[in-house]
Amino acid sequence: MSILPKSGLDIIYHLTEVLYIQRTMNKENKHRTIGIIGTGNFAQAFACRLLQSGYDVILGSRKPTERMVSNTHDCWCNISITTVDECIKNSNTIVVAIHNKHWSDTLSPFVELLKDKIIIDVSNKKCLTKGPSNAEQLQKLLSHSLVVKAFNVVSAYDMESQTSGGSHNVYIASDNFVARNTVADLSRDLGFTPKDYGVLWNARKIEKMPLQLFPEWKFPIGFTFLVFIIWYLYAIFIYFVEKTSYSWEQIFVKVTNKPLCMTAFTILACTYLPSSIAAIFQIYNGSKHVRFPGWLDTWLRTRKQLGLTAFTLAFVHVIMSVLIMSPTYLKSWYHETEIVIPKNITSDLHFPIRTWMTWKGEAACLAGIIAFLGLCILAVTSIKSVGDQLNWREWRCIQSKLGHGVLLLSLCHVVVMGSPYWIKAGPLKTFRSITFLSSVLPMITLFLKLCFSLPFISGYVKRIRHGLERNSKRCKAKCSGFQGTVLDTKYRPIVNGKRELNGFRTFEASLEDTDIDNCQCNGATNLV
Ligand SMILES: NC(=O)C1=CN([C@@H]2O[C@H](COP(=O)(O)OP(=O)(O)OC[C@H]3O[C@@H](n4cnc5c(N)ncnc54)[C@H](OP(=O)(O)O)[C@@H]3O)[C@@H](O)[C@H]2O)C=CC1
Ligand SMILES: [Fe+3]
Repeated sequence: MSILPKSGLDIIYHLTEVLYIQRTMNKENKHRTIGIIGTGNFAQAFACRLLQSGYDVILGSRKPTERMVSNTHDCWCNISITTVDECIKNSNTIVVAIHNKHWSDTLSPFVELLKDKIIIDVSNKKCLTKGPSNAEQLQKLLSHSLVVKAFNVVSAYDMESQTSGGSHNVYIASDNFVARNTVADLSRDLGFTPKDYGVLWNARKIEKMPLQLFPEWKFPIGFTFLVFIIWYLYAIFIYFVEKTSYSWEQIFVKVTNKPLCMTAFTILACTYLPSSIAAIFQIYNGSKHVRFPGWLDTWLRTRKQLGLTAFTLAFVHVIMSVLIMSPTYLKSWYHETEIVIPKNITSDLHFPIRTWMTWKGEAACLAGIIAFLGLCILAVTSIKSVGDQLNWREWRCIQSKLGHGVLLLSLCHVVVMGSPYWIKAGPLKTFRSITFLSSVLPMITLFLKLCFSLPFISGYVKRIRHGLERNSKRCKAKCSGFQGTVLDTKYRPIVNGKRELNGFRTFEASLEDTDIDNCQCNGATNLV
């Protein structure tokens, strides 16, 4: 059977097909050729990575003949360094690896040449500033190009090294969907994980990333430190100033262990308290469409970090408690027996010896061990890869139900330790004891949780969270105009059902975040 075309029409058809394939291949090849403007640290590292991943690279320089690159690195032998003009002409995807202050001088002459090409902006700001991002400014300069913000969070070192320890996420933003996807494919080819951040406006957030130092941890760590200092000073006052219960030699472990335990306990309560406060707000406003105050919003967002901080402190407390687990340190946890030596000439000799643990010691240990075990499960499930294995029902069961169970067991642990003293000392001294004071907040948290679990209250809260709006003046006044910010999958705000492209309000917690039913979906927090 002949494979040759039979008629003239067939020949034309065949030729068209070949031409089409050739054009597509050329186009694809052009896409596989990446142009990089600049020959600095980042440009070199990026070029190496691209070459290793099978891309062709053209570097565009102001002085191509002066840039000595061929001897400096193995992968440089296949690289061509040309003028900026040639670089732009020969590639459809161009990385702008020059500092933004030079953009105008370097790129302005090529605005027409850069038309319809994908321009990757990798630049970073020197410090946090308000106003438009570098990427938005570049888009303004090259209004007919498809500017994509990407790779700015990857350092030149990470780009060069395949084994560096930093994050391999690449955050991508662009107003053009196709350009965004092309850069996402490129980053995947280079061994990075693309994270789609939607429209170019979000480059403001992406550019902030390398400038911030643990932004989510500032509040929880600062707050925990403050609580710890308060408990520590109080413990010193109680045990050293008011009465001398311990010697100063015991300040390092025996005394420090107490404020550590109390801080972990307080912070754990603070992890679960805000969801009840949010529910109170929603009942008060009679709607879920009224924004929470800023402090509650921040508090809700940092529940995961607070929970993990509580876990860390509890872990240190467990280690210290094991170290001092002896009758000498914990007298009231052990039974006392006496050895009596028969009468001698003057009087009996009594030797008290502590042997078995008392009910108090055993009960406190049991409650503490189970609470810590629960806390370990909570901490493990708050790791994203583990959380991803759970459906929302399982996740909610662990983070909410087990979480409150852990708080209850921790309360038992402290109450068991403190109650014999409370009974003996009377109300006045009880109210001042460190065990009682530290139990107040957890008791309030658990009480509120209990109230919100009552069918008629929880049913009402659920109805509000499912859209019920009480027809009260308060709700009308606060809900009118703005109906809350809901974020779509690309983190773009939808206000009153419409996308708000400009003037994006801060990425505040959507009201659903406080709904434990929806917590996982919104990814706002883990330890609910
Ligand atoms: N270094 C890093 O780790 C990272 C850098 N970035 C970003 O990448 C971009 C480049 O950074 P980096 O490579 O470190 O910078 P370098 O200073 O090492 O390189 C900048 C390059 O820009 C070119 N250039 C073009 N016009 C000018 C001009 N008028 N004056 C000076 N140089 C000019 C030069 O190449 P030539 O002389 O050949 O024209 C020069 O090599 C920046 O926007 C930076 O924020 C982002 C993430 C990490
Ligand atoms: Fe303890």
